[in-house]
Amino acid sequence: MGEIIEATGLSKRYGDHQAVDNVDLTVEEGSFFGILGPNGAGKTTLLEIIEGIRKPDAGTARIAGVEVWPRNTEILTKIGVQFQSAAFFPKLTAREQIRAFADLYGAPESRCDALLEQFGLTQKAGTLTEDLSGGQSQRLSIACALVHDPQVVFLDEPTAALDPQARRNLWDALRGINAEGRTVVLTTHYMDEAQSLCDQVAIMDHGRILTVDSPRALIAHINAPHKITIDRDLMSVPDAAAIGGVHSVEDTGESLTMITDDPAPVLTALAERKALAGVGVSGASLEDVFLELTGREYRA
Ligand SMILES: Nc1ncnc2c1ncn2[C@@H]1O[C@H](COP(=O)(O)OP(=O)(O)OP(=O)(O)O)[C@@H](O)[C@H]1O
Repeated sequence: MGEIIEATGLSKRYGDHQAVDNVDLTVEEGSFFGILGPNGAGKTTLLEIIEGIRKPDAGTARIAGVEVWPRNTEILTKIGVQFQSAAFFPKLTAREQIRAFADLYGAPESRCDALLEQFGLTQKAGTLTEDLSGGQSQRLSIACALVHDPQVVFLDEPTAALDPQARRNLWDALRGINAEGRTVVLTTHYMDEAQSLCDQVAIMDHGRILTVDSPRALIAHINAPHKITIDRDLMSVPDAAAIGGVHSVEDTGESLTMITDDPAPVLTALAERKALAGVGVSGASLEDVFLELTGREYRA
């Protein structure tokens, strides 16, 4: 498998604002690729340039070897695009919506029914799209983006504004799309989403890509310590601080958190003192990676 997307030197300015700043990006065919960054980082603009729907000021992007700008209809059959706000035709049911998309692409009706089934919408096929829940609407818009069986699927913040259960359901559906062999490129401002779904994550801030790697490698490369948390009443702060390998102790009033580079001996010491009630151990996360890269806390 080679590179399905190759972008070099992409830039886009709106007035004084450099929305995308000299971005190079490659995406491996079949991967689940995330562009992660806070609101306003430039994710949507970058995605639209790569999709070939927004003209960059500079740089080039290719999908499957084909340059995306000037607009190239050859690419339309290869890509599926789901926009941030689902754009449905008014007054149509879910089934009529997807059939309208299928007609545009010359896809068979059987494909529509299969997609409604795949996205858990068979029961909702006769419902007007304005009466669908947020999660159902998002799933329908992704199903519509897949109607012509594209090789690459672009999703712009697909889980924004969904409740936690609907987000998890959508994650499963997105994993399914990728498992079918499609390349998925997704923008998100949710760290946990990028960490859970993506093979590769590009962290974007102020129009620039700061780093690209697997979530595991990004986390492994920073030296963030582990945090071990126990119930507050099990131990005094000085006793916790005296355990070998503990750098510092945080007292929240309900729990004690010990900061350490090496959790195993600390856990052993806690076990010996029968002080493991409520224990939780957490390592570094993508939030720590963002902090290390930018020097500031992540605020989506
Ligand atoms: N058409 C436009 N004209 C002027 N400024 C724009 C335009 N589109 C986006 N911007 C600005 O460019 C910056 C990047 O916007 P963009 O939507 O690409 O970021 P984003 O990371 O996708 O953020 P969000 O998650 O909020 O969509 C923002 O400051 C935004 O206000």
